[in-house]
Amino acid sequence: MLELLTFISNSIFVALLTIVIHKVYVFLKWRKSADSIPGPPASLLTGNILDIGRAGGLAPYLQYLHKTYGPVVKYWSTPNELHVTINEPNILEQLDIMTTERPFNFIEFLRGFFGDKGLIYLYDEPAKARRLTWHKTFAKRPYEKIIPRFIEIINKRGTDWLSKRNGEKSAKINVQAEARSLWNKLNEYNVFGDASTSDNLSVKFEETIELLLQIRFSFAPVLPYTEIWRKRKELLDYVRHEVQRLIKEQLDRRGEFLANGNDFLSLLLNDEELTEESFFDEVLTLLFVVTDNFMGVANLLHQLAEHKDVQERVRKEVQNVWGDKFPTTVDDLSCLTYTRAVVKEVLRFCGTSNITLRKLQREYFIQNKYHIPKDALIMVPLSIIHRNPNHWNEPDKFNPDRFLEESRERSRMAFVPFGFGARSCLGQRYAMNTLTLIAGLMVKRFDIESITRYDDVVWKESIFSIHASDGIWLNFIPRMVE
Ligand code: HEM
Repeated sequence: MLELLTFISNSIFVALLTIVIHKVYVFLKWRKSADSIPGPPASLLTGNILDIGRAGGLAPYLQYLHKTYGPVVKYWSTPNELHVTINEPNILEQLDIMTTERPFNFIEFLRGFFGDKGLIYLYDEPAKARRLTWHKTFAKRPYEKIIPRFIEIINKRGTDWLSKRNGEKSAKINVQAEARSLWNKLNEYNVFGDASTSDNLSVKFEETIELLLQIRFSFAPVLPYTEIWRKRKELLDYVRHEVQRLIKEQLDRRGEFLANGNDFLSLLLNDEELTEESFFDEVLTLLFVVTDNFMGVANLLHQLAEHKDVQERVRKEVQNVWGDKFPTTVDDLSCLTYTRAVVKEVLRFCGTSNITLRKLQREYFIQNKYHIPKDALIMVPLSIIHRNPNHWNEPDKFNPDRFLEESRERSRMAFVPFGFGARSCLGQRYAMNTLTLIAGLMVKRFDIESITRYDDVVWKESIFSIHASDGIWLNFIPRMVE
């Protein structure tokens, strides 16, 4: 018994020592080659991870770094992981950023929850091939096929809001909460169609990611049978079980539904290149990539409410193009030039996704000043780039007209709400169309007034974006008697 205990404690000691030696080795090696890049002091044990916590999260920390150290700044996310954050589009372009990959460990904390057969965990050639499958799938189901059902879902939501008026003229709504459930409902229809539904899946899905993130940043191991262990198990079991159930239902209906099924899952199931295991991971991937970007809807309605002149211009455009009808084609959405400029300005101004990460394939010497070593992780702070004064006039002003006027001069890395290059967002068109549709339908039906002032919002960091701590409250006043 004693021998066994000694063996175990020796093994633990050797394992810990190896980890420490490795960390120190990599830290020293990288510290030398990253000497030319400015950045804050870092602890040998924890890098700058505690500083990130103290700053209130990664987004405010990155903001502080750029303000203090300039456009290219290094920090250590763990002692052996050199991150270089760059908020200057022209420098990013010099790193051939369009062809770079996301690092392997970007969302490593979700492995197991997702499995590793989905697009998010594929790299290089396999990722290219899978992205092609997704493109083919989207192409087979043109957006117009889902427009009628989306209009129904969005309009029903408006009717639900009005039913909460209690005899008042207007409905007072927390659009942050409502946007989340509306966006989830639309995405569930997009993935599963009408054939199957799940009341709680999106909510539980988000809760799961939040918990896994919390575990990741707490550094403490999750001990068996503790509260957090139980919670994690319960959430993971629920999500996996629900997704499996929905896929099985679809598989059972094969033939009956697939011929005219417009949902993403039916189309994927028709794709002979994918195995059954991959369906599961692709469906989880689809649910994952839309998590948290519901803030696009909340921010859009908020900015329309804050800028009544903008709201009026959108309403006029919608009236001119749609008249008294509802849109039926993608053209009905894409010719709303001003409304689309408003959507873009919301994505720039409010930063729905804060960051993305890339890994360099080789070392770079930039402006004879910065030596960025091979394998450095490049942090691309999307929402900070969107307010870079070298690329945007009056960046802190909400001004949709900039997207009608300036576009030709802008660097292609200056506006990247959907990421860029080899790993850019595959739902970009879907998201732009859906946000345009929501804006059009809402201003057609309501006068929207702001209760929560944008300048007074206290933001808190969420999964990949920021949320308003106390929600975003708006008044919806019907334009006709309802
Ligand atoms: C306002 C809404 C959305 C925003 C702001 C957004 C933004 C992003 C961003 C920033 C990335 C990372 C890109 C990079 O690393 O360069 C991404 C990835 C991705 N997005 Fe979106 N997204 C949105 C909606 C959607 C929707 C609705 C879908 C699917 C229908 C989708 C599908 C994807 C996929 C599949 C990826 C991963 C691509 C890959 O790994 O190759 N997104 N998105």
